[in-house]
Order: sequence, then C-alpha cells, then structure tokens
Amino acid sequence: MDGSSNELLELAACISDDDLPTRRTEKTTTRRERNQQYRIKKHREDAYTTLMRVENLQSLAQIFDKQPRKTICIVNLGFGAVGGATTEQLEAIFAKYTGFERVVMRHGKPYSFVRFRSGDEAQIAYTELHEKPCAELNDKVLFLEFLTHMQFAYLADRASNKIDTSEVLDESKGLYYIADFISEDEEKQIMQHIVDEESQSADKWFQVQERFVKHYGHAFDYHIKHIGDPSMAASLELPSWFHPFIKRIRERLPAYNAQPDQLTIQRYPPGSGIAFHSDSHTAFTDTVVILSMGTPVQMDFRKPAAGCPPTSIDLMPRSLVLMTGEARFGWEHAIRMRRSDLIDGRVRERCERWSITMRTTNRELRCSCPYSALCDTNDVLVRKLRQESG
Ligand SMILES: O=C(O)CCC(=O)C(=O)O
Ligand SMILES: [Fe+2]
Repeated sequence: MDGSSNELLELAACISDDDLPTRRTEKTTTRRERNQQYRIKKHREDAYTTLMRVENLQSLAQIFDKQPRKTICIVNLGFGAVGGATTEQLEAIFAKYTGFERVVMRHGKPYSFVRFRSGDEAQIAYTELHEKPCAELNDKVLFLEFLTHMQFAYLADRASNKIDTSEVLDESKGLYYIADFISEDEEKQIMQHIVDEESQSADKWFQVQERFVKHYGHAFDYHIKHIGDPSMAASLELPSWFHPFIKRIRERLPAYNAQPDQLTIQRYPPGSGIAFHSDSHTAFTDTVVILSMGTPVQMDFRKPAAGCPPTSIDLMPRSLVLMTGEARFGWEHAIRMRRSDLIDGRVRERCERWSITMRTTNRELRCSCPYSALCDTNDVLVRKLRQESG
C-alpha cells in the first residue's frame, strides 16, 4: 500500500464500536448513524482520491493544512459537473458567515475555494459545514480543508492566464482592445438593423458548428476557408449603417488605415464558439477588427509555435478588438465552446453574443509573413486560386 492510500485511510473516520447500545430503539438509531457514517467515509475516500488523481498528488499533506486558515477548499464541489454548483450557490451558502470574502472556482476541477478574512472566521464555517449534509445542495455532504496561501496559490493561481484588458493590450504585438467603443444605444440600434435585415435576407444566415454567420461585401466559405461564392453573401455592399463605425476606428486608432470591404455578423448561442484559427492570410490583409455585442465572452489567444499556454481577454459587450501584425498573423484566436467563462475565479454564464468582424480582402492572394505554421500562402487551394486569377 503506498503512502497516499495510507493517508486516505487516516483521513477516513473510524466507525467506533465502543458504545454499542443494548436497548432495541437505541440500536436502530445507532445502525442508521453507522450507515450514514459509512456512506460519508465512502464519499470522503472518493473525493480525496479524485483530487489526488486530478492534481497528480502523491500526498494530501502537501496540499492541506491542519491549522485554521483563511482559505477553505471544498474538496468535492466544483462547477459544471454532475452535483456541482454555481458561484452564486456557493456564495449563498457562505455569505452568512462573518468574514466571508469570495468564492473562487476553476473550470473542469472537482473542487472550489472559499476565502475568509481570517482563519478564525473560516473555522466557524468549517465547523458548521464540514462533513454535514448541505440543505442548499440537496443534502450533499461537503468535505472542507484549510489551505495556506502557498497551497492556495499552488492549486488555484497556477493557471492564471488573463491579460490585463487595458486599452492597448500589447501594441508591440498588434493586439488592441477598446472598451465601450460603442454606446448602449448604438448597440441596440445595431441589433435592430440586424433584425430588420433579417427579413430581407434570412436565407443568408449559415450555421457553422453551433453559431450562425452572415456575410456582407464578400462571402466567406468555411469549407475551403477562403472567399466564397458571391451568391452566399447577404449583400455585396457593406451595410450603410456601419460606415460611421469604421470612421470611428480611425479616430480612436490613427494607425488603422484599412478599407474594410468584408463584414461578418455572427450570432453565438450559449455553448457555441469558434475553434483556434488565424484568419486566412491570403483571403484577408493584415488588420482584423471585431466588435462585440450581447453577452461578454472570453477570447483565447495562443502562439502555436512557441508552445506558450493560451492567454485570454474578456471581450465585453460594445468593445472592439483589433489584431494586426504578430497578433493577426502569428497568433491563433478562439472562443471556447462552453456555456460559461471563469473570470477571476467566478463562473459567468453566457447568454447570446453577437459580433461583427471587419476585414479587407487580400487581392494578391499572397502573404509574406514569417509565421509559416499559420500561413496558407503555399496551400494547394490558394496556389490554384492564384493561378485562376491570373
Ligand atoms: O466572433 C468573434 O469575436 C470572432 C470571430 C472570428 O474570429 C472570425 O470570424 O474569424
Ligand atoms: Fe478569426
């Protein structure tokens, strides 16, 4: 038996036979209690074994502290899985304890964290909730443990990957973010335009995976990942209501000198997204702009060659993202297909999101960027397109 199994056994409560009752009624009660204790012991073993497996831990001693600490780990309660909870549900359970600060959750993990102002205050919640059925969670029995700051950092902060969403994220890399690029009224007006145009060209919405797309100026064909047949576009003109926004981009980002001739409107129902990609280099030139509306969503960026972990920005409604240079050609971007995002440890459920992507077609059908892993300039299809265009 290895050390970890020993530790699990230590953690499992022993069922005491010391006080076996003699009278019949007492005996029935005690049996029930013993069964309940046995069930708790089983659940506890499952919970701790799962945690050790998920985090590849050899020992629980390296992760939990025996002293009361500010941070409690709920070993067997995460977000999303069967029997999981939302941030709001956990807040409702813990907010009644003095000193409660916040709930921290992570995607895809079977555990979560609750932060208190002090260890003593955390201890009160611990004593009341540990190994007890929780009424707010269908009587699920919760297993709580204390974490030191280092242990919390190890479990929770390790994968922190959020970029600071200041106005210019990384100008040198060509990634710009402008919050509140349009007003709430403008957002409503744009949505109204989209609805109005719906009646004229309803058949020009295409479903791509779980999202819906519509093109103006030029169509984009997702099968060949290139400019598509003009008949697939809702209109070969950009909608006139959009021109003032192009002017505004130039005012806000004077370096922006593109003349977009292609607009893609996309509707993302909750749970939908777009896989990692770099917009075709030979279909579009070096600047891609995205205006977001509706629900906020996390967009991930990654540099495939460098093997860096993805990093994400939170696309708030009415914000604008501009990608140029390295961010446009050398990075991939994606919106994960999921129903929620995890922002600073909080689960934020998604509603419907709308985006408008502005691009300029690349007339030369050629790209000379140094990011060959993402560049389609030598693809067979693109070479053929170049030949055909003379
Ligand atoms: O909808 C978005 O925000 C991203 C769209 C996108 O990346 C694309 O259409 O290439
Ligand atoms: Fe894209």
